[in-house]
Order: sequence, then structure tokens, then C-alpha cells
Amino acid sequence: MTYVSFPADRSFDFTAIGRLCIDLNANEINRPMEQTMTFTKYVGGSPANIAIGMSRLGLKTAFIGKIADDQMGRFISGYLRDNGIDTGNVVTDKTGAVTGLAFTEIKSPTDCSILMYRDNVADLKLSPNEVSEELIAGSKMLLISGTALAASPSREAVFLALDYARKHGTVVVFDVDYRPYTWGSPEETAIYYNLAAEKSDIIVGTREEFDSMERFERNPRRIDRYTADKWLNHSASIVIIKHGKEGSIAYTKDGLEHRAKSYPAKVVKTFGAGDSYAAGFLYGVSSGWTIERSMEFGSAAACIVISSHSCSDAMPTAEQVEDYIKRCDRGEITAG
Ligand SMILES: Nc1ncnc2c1ncn2[C@@H]1O[C@H](COP(=O)(O)OP(=O)(O)OP(=O)(O)O)[C@@H](O)[C@H]1O
Ligand SMILES: O=C(O)C[C@@H](O)[C@H](O)C(=O)CO
Repeated sequence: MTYVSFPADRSFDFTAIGRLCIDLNANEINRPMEQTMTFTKYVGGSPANIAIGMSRLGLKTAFIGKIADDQMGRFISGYLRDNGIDTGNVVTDKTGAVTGLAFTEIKSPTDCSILMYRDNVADLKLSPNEVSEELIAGSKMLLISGTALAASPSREAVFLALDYARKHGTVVVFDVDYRPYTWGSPEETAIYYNLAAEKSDIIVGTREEFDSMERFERNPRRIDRYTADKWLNHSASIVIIKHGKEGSIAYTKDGLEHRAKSYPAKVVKTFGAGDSYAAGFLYGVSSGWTIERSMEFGSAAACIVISSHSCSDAMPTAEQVEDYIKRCDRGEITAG
């Protein structure tokens, strides 16, 4: 069953729009950040992680974003290019804006948090006239990352990108990606997330992220079916609700629910699961796989990333994901 038709004959398989930032992951793990003295630098930002993941999986990938005019911005653009990602629409800020920093604290494999420094960040200064209609028209899918809606002019750039995608039949993926830090108020978040979700073909989020979208509605028991039906009655053909270690559920336009197992993992840190899951799922579904197989592939990709210190660097190849699945099926990998 095909739930989403991806256009053929496009220059790019995948384009993402949103933040490019830097992860600084604590090297001294299993302790609070107050006791951490050193960090390892990686490219970060949820949409950047997903784009890197898609490229590692072998897809032709591009990015629409803005970077700071400094060493961090040059590190980011160089890393994207080194990973085969087209940076023709990655614009350099000239206003003195800086690169968003995500300091990650790994208190334990299941108790991780992110301290975000996002004042005057370059990524939220992407403006509508810096978004390439040609690139979006030449892409099979466009991923919107929710945090890019948190401030102008990035907000307007994203809505213009959305309109370009719908004009040219480019599949729109909305990764909710709720980060409270960046928003003015929960009400603002709900308004703008709903406006973007209404124009999206595939929507991916955690239960908590969908809760942030339902601020003005009555879903007190946080029922997934209510959430899914709301968006399937708009443009969405697939709505995925992620539930951490418990796995994920996909709801499709024909009213079916699709459940896929999650795999065991020797967890180092929890974050990065959502980005790698999204890359694996989108790789599968755009390859014509079933929803279930795509979800399982995404789950296995997530296990590889949460078993690693980094997010972007750890994004796996298709062969690594397939090998992980086989090793799990042989009982060679257990949770830990
Ligand atoms: N501890 C775990 N063990 C095995 N699989 C996991 C674990 N945590 C997450 N996953 C897999 O990754 C998928 C996405 O994880 P999750 O639901 O935590 O998304 P997320 O909150 O967006 O992730 P992130 O922490 O990157 O923001 C899950 O549906 C599951 O398949
Ligand atoms: O998306 C962010 O800003 C944080 C990411 O850079 C980090 O890698 C993460 O939390 C991935 O889920």
C-alpha cells in the first residue's frame, strides 16, 4: 500500500530547512554537567542530524539554512559538504549572529538533558528571499523542523518553503521538534505548529510534542487516535507518534494503525533517537517499503545513535542498520 507518492526525476531525494548548530556533548558522562570539564564538538540541530542521516543512507540531500560568519559556521558547512550534502542554499549571516549551542548532559543512559544557548542565533535569521524555490521544486521531499517556526524571519521563510513545496508537488514532512527554550509562549507554539501541520503530508512527533499542538483542544487523556485523525483529516497521509523505548505508532489515511517493535540497545544517551528514527523511516517509505518495515528500520537506526556518544557523527549507513537488525534477530544484542 502506497500512502505517499514521492515525485520521480528530482535532483534531490531530500531537503531539510531549519537549524544548523553545534552539539557539545559531555565527555565525562554519568555525572551532572556541573562536574563536566570537557566536551566533544559535533554538528547538531535536529534537521541537520536528519539530513546527515539521509545522506549517510545514500540519498541525494540538500539543506536550506543560515550559519554564523565564524569558525563554527565554517565548521558546519564544511562538515555538510564532507558528508555529501548540497550547501548551495546554506547562507552566511552578516549581522554578527552566532551559532546555536546544545550542551548535552549525560547523567545516566536514561537521564540526559540539553542546555541550549540560542540567543541571536543565525539559523532563525533565514529570510524568505533566501529560500530557493528551484531547490524545493527539485526535491522529492522537504523536511520542516518545528523550531524553525519559533521566530521571524525564519518563520516566514519556512511558510514560503511550505508553499513552494505544495506548488511543486514536493512531499512535506513536518518533524514537530518542540524545544521550549526558543518560543515566546506555549500558545504561540500551538498556533504556528498547527498552521504548518495543516500543510504537511507526513507528521512525526512525540506524544508530548503533539500535546504542545493541542493547547486549544480537548484531548485530556492524550489519545493518539484523536491526534492522528485530526491531521489525517487535513493534508496528512501518515502521522507518526513516537513513544521512546516503547516504540512508535503510525496512523494512515485509510484508518489503519501500524505498530513496529523497537530493538534492544546498549544506551549511552537518549537524544538523537528521534532524528535517526526519522531518517530511517523516511529512507524506507521513500524507497517504497511498507510502513512497518520503514518504522523498524528507523528504530534500528535510532538504536545505533543512542548507543553512541554523538548524534550526527553516529548516523548509520543502510548496511549498518541492516546489520544491526540481523544481529538483534540473532540475539547478539541485548538492552543494557
Ligand atoms: N531506549 C531505547 N531503546 C530502543 N529504542 C529506542 C529507545 N529510545 C528510543 N528508541 C527508538 O527511537 C524512536 C524515537 O525515539 P523517541 O520516541 O525518544 O523520539 P524523540 O523524543 O524525538 O527522540 P530525541 O531524544 O532524539 O528527541 C522510538 O520510537 C524507538 O523506536
Ligand atoms: O536539535 C537540537 O538543537 C539538539 C541536537 O543538536 C541534538 O543532537 C539532539 O538533541 C538531537 O535530538
